[in-house]
Parts: sequence; C-alpha cells; structure tokens
Amino acid sequence: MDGEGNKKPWDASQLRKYDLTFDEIPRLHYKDPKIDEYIRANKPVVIIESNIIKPALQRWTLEYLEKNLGQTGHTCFVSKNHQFKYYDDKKIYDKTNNTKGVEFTPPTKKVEMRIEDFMKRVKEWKKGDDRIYLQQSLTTSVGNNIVEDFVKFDWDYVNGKQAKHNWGPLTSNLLFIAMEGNQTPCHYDEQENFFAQVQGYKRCILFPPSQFECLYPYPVHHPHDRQSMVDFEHPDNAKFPKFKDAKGCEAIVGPGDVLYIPIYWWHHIESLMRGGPTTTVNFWYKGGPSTLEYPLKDHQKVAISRNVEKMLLEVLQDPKEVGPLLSAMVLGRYT
Ligand SMILES: CC[C@@H](CC(=O)C(=O)O)C(=O)O
Ligand SMILES: [Zn+2]
Repeated sequence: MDGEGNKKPWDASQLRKYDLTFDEIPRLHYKDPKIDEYIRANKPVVIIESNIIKPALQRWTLEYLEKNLGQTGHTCFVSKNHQFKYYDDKKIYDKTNNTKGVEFTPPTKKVEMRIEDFMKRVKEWKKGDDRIYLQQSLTTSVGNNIVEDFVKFDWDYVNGKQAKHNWGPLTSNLLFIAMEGNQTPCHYDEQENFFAQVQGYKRCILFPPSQFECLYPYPVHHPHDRQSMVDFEHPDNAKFPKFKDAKGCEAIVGPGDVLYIPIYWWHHIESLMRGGPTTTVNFWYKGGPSTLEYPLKDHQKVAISRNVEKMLLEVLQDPKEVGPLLSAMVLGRYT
C-alpha cells in the first residue's frame, strides 16, 4: 500500500536486484517552481500531473498505436537476452571497406519492422524467445492521428523550460515500446531529456556525471561509447573495483510521470518484470552554451575528458597507444 492506503501498481518483486542502494528522485507537481531549481542545478526530478503528453495518455494504447503508427518499417532492436545496450555502428571496423574502427559483434540486431509484426511478436513472446524493443523517432512518417496527438502535447510547458534554462534546440522525440523486463543498461547521453512515461512502469536508476570513475565508460572510439562497461547484474568487482561505491538515485515512473534526465547523467532503465509492455516518449534537447565558469561543472569535465581522448586518438592513430600514453603521463606524476 502507498501512503494513502492505495494498492501500489507494482511491487519490489518486479525489480531486478543490485548490490547498490539508491536515493529517491523527488516527485514535484508540474506547477512547483522548485522544478526550475532542480533543472538549473542539473539535478533529476520527476514532474507529475502535467499535460505534457496528455493526448498520448488518453489514446496511446498498443491497439491504437498499431492502428495509427503508420505502415512504414519502424526501427526495432532484437536481443537474445533482456539487455539492449546501444552501439554506434559508425565506430565498428568494416572489413570490406577497410574503415577505421573496432572489431565488434553487436549484442543486438537493428531491424525495420512493421508495427503489426512487432506487436504480434510481443503478444506471442514466450520464455527463451528473442526479445524486441521498438525505438522509433516520431517524425512525419507516422499516421495523421499520431501527428494530431503530438501537436496537442503541452509544448508551451516543455519549450518554456527549454527557453528558461537556455537549452539548445529540440533534436528529437523518440517513441519506445518495450516488452516487460527489457533493460537499457547504464549510459549517458549528451542531451537534456524529458522522459515521459505513457503506459506501464519503468525503473530509472540515475547517477551524476561525477560518478564517472565508478561506472567505467567504454573508450570514446568504441562502438559502446557512453555506455558503462559494468554489467549491473554480474559486476566484475576485480576489473571495476569502484562500482560498489557508486551512489545513485532512482524513480519508478508510471503513466503521466515525466522524468528530467539532465545532460551527461548516467541512466539505467528497465521495464518492470511481469508489468506488461511499456510505452515512453522522450524529448531530447541539445545542451545550452557551455561557458567555462569556475568551478567547472562535473559534466563539463566529462566533456573535456572526451575531447582529450579524441585528440590523443587523432594524433596517435592506434587506439592501443592511447592507454599507455595516458598511464605514462599520470602514474607517478599525478597519482
Ligand atoms: C534508449 C532507451 C531508454 C531511454 C533512454 O536511454 C533515453 O531516453 O535517453 C529506455 O527507456 O529504455
Ligand atoms: Zn539514454
């Protein structure tokens, strides 16, 4: 039961177990001015009871989406397990064209699937089958009804926040339709994000950019750039000794909740087990102008470290030389 004695829509048995503890991300009414304090401080907050995606809350059932999402193929990922770790295929070594890059076997397959085929596979899924995850940009290729709903989102509210906090332009709105239990492992994005939950419940575990040394991101040139190397469910504590010290926060978001995920904040997201399919729409904005005011913000230091890695690789050419040079520069001199 929650505080008011109402039956909770989910219970702890639907959450995967991690050897970490998390603070609760605050949940604030959308008119609460404290929301702007959180955004200004680059801190996550759940915005509740807003009209940001009200038309989607009213109409976007799976049946409605199947009927209205449009007949073109939609971008879906197929995985042999519940994890859907993002990879940048432009960073994969392509033997045929002898491009620069890393020998890499993608952990998931990216396919274009018609919405009815996607929904059929979700409905008929049984243990042991591949899992699928629709992750589609809401562009003009969707049906008219969806466009009509989309234009009725509360754009005044989200664009008001964009303007007030001097964010860059909206770059995309992605629609996510996940199977229960699907997981997007811990990663960060270089964009501000309003993560709006339409249907079902998702557990969102977030860590600030200052936790960089506990979360061990892949090298910048790797296809899994921006993703944590740590498997949260089976952490290799020998290889990643600081992971156990990671201090994060979490929110379980349900229909109508909009989680603000600040730029460069790590997030590990999963659809609750046995909770049915989930639907989310996100709003990605470019970050605002980054003036170097001291003390620097933690996410600015992450951006600087990314530039150092890129520059070193540019001049050294061979990724295998970057680590040894950085070690030679640091060990015994800065440590
Ligand atoms: C990419 C999918 C992920 C969302 C996310 O990482 C983001 O919106 O940045 C999720 O909800 O599973
Ligand atoms: Zn993300």
